[in-house]
Amino acid sequence: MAFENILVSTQGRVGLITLNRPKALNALCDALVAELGTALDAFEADAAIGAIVITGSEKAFAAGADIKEMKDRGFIDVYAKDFITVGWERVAACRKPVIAAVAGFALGGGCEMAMMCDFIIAAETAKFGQPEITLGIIPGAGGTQRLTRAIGKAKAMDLVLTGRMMDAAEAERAGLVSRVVPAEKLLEEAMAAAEKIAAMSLPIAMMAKESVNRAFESTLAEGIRFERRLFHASFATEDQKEGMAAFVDKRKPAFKNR
Ligand SMILES: CC(C)=CC(=O)SCCNC(=O)CCNC(=O)[C@H](O)C(C)(C)COP(=O)(O)OP(=O)(O)OC[C@H]1O[C@@H](n2cnc3c(N)ncnc32)[C@H](O)[C@@H]1OP(=O)(O)O
Repeated sequence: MAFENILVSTQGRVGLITLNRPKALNALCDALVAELGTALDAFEADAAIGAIVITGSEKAFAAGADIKEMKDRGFIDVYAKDFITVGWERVAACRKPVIAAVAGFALGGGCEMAMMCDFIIAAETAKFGQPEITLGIIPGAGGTQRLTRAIGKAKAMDLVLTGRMMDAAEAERAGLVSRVVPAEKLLEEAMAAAEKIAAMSLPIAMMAKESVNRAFESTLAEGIRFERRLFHASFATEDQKEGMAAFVDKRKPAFKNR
């Protein structure tokens, strides 16, 4: 499949999507977001893919939604077409595990897109922020919600109200990113993490992802009940038998994704 704004490849059981609008610091124009959705659809449909990595360039994961494209839009344009919901939420709706590998700027929609992934691995060069307030808008792709859940009210308010950027070390301390690695190791680390996940049972990884995500949408009691149902369901899979048999036999499991 040929795309204009992204590069798509596979390495073993990992699907890799590289945002590729270098002149615009990977600003997320409508075409890019649509291509990203198409690529994710293809990876979700491909039984050989067990995990996905989304990355950008050395300079930018993504500098946000495309300001030049949206600057003349009015209320009716964005409301009637449900700007942001349509297309963007595809990343959050992905059922397979998705890792964001972030170097350079991850601002506005770029930060929001990274947060739609399951976790973020950041290069030391990464800079995160929600500068929408400086443009006369508020975050619209989940920034006020996902960022607040990730790093708490105080720091989320600081970033959203001042529009300032936070570097990788601060983002790790705040809990936004799972780990920080040297820039030259970013893709290697993200691909290695994705390969590790892809070697697990896919349905079980999907259940684990669904269950962790439920923590953001339910009370503790509801979340625990949800987890318990999926935990019980995992015993209905062949992979549970294989995983436990492999442990007892002191060998590596050969999961069949069933
Ligand atoms: C999701 C929703 C609803 C909203 C949003 O995401 S709003 C956008 C939030 N993001 C921002 O406000 C960041 C905007 N960009 C910047 O502040 C700067 O570009 C920078 C700090 C990230 C980098 O500054 P630097 O001086 O290194 O580079 P520039 O010369 O400013 O940029 C290079 C090139 O890229 C174009 N660019 C950058 N960001 C965007 C963007 N978000 N949309 C469209 N185009 C963008 C920039 O205009 C320049 O291109 P030209 O030289 O051709 O103008």
